[in-house]
Amino acid sequence: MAASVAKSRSLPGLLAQAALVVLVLALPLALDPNGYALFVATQLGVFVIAAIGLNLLAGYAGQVSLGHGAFIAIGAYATALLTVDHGWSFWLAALAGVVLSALMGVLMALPSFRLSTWYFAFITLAFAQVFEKMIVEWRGLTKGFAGVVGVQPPSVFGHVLDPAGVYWLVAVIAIIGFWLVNNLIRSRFGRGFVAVRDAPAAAQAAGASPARLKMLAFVIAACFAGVAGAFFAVQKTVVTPDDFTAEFSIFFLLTVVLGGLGTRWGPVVGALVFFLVPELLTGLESWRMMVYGAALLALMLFAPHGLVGAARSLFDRLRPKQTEPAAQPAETVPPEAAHVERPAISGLALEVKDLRKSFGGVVALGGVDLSVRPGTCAAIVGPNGSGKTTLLNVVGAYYRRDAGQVLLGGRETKGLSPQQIAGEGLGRTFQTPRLLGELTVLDNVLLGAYRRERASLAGTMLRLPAAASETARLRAEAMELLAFVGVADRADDLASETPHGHQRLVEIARALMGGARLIMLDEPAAGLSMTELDRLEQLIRRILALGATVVIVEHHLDLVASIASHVTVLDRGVVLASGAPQAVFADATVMAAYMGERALNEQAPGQAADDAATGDVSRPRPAPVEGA
Ligand SMILES: Nc1ncnc2c1ncn2[C@@H]1O[C@H](COP(=O)(O)OP(=O)(O)OP(=O)(O)O)[C@@H](O)[C@H]1O
Repeated sequence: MAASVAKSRSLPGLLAQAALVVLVLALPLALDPNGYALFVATQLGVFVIAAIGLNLLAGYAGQVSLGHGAFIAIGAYATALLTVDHGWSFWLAALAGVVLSALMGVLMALPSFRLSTWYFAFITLAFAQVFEKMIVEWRGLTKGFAGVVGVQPPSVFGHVLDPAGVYWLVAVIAIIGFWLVNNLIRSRFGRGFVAVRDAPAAAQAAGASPARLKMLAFVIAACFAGVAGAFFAVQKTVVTPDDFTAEFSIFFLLTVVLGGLGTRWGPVVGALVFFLVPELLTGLESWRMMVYGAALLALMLFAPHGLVGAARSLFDRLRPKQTEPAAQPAETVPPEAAHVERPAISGLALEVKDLRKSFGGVVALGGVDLSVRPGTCAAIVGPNGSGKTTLLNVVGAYYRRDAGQVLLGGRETKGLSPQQIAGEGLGRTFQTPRLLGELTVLDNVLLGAYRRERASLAGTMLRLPAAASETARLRAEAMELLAFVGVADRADDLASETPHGHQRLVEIARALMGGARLIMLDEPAAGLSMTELDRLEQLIRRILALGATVVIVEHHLDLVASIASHVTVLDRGVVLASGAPQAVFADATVMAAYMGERALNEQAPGQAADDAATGDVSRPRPAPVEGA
């Protein structure tokens, strides 16, 4: 996804672009009004429509389907059979084809909930092969190899379209489809798709259901394939099993890979090159598979983001570099951050009782109790493998508990999904930041608002005024939150190109964007420099000052002693000690168990508590405890 802020375009500019598009589209008619060029161009339009849907599914939502041809076949056969055998109008028959295709999309989505990408790809390939056989064998319906002959073109306002009319209709539908999907991928749904592809746990933390998003992507892709199938039947006038081999499905995936998976223009460029170039080079027909194979290999090696990605990086390289103002060093604390006003947050209480979780024979949590008052900061510390992250994951329902209770704001959360718990006001960050690297920092924060956004799917795709104004409002809020955490200047940078310390702050902004009333921070200080650590501490203090509850898992004991009002020490899944940090860190037995005698002697842990008591937090902090 490109930069998140939509560029405003002038009317003359838009008109010039529209005129250019019309001119390009008119080329086949000018070259050869009723002949082969028109035939190929119409077919190309049909393939573009199908590829746009597949790009959404495979490129954005990450669901690699090798069965896309089957959905096109459903649209084509439904249209052909219903118009030829039953006398339906093209429009009704095409609608039926789209609905059938969408239903098949629902079925196809089901295994994707459980299977990893490549297992799922194999299933879809098998589906394409079975479907191909089914078309041949189910002669009573499909007429076997003979196919359905004599599909008529549609009528518009009582006029039966000639080949040029069909071509223009297909072109207009392809453009509308491109626009609809473009709007979709720039919305919360698009961010959700990318999150499902790149970081499903981040999607859940934002309140998005990966299963629902996958289902949505399948249904939309199937609808596009259904539409393409209807026009495929019209354009060819004959529909036979030979049109829908498993190879046909694979070619579609290759098309979007070639163009650039998950790029807006990928399906258009891919279809253009993949289907048009061989048509122009008919002499090379018998070499086609070899050429495709070699091209794919070269692409994977030299242009993993397809032709569009390669063109984009070439453009970036050739573009004269703007002299940017001297970049602010990543470590300085932006003064404006401290002055951003945010509304008060009504913090949630957390109560954990006798929580148990085992992985096979490993007891990760052996009956943990924890009580966090609203608006306070509770820390969980303990050596590696003591169960800290598991505790967060069970509280957030990422892992199912074996036994025990989790009460959030007094409500038992048993049976709720992570996304439902996020909706209750639980936000979180991850031990390793889970940002969507291909999206901007601003888009990553906007993902947090997934559950809060109200615009419908139709409103989003059609960019209706209500959806557009909601988007503008949320963008402003996300910018404010980026300023609050101190990284507003990074809003338009790709998350993958943002320094590690900033990524941690962006994750906190994302949690706040979701309306978190209790934020769980999993080792937020890991990998931060001293200055970044101070900055993080200030931020947590400001979040607490707003009223939110904070649960922090951390190895930096000075940070813990400074901000937490309560500490729980875990060791091998059980609570070793809990209480005020000063008291817990003063307990030599606890510290010995936590750090080992040698580290204890070296680090003088009482210093952390002393610092907290005197308010002296500016002293350079010791490194986190090695091995803790
Ligand atoms: N998904 C999992 N499958 C199997 N075992 C797991 C899983 N998650 C955690 N464990 C095991 O549970 C125990 C607790 O792990 P956990 O990650 O909660 O510890 P931790 O205190 O967070 O450690 P660290 O400080 O290294 O992050 C470890 O023995 C770990 O190997």
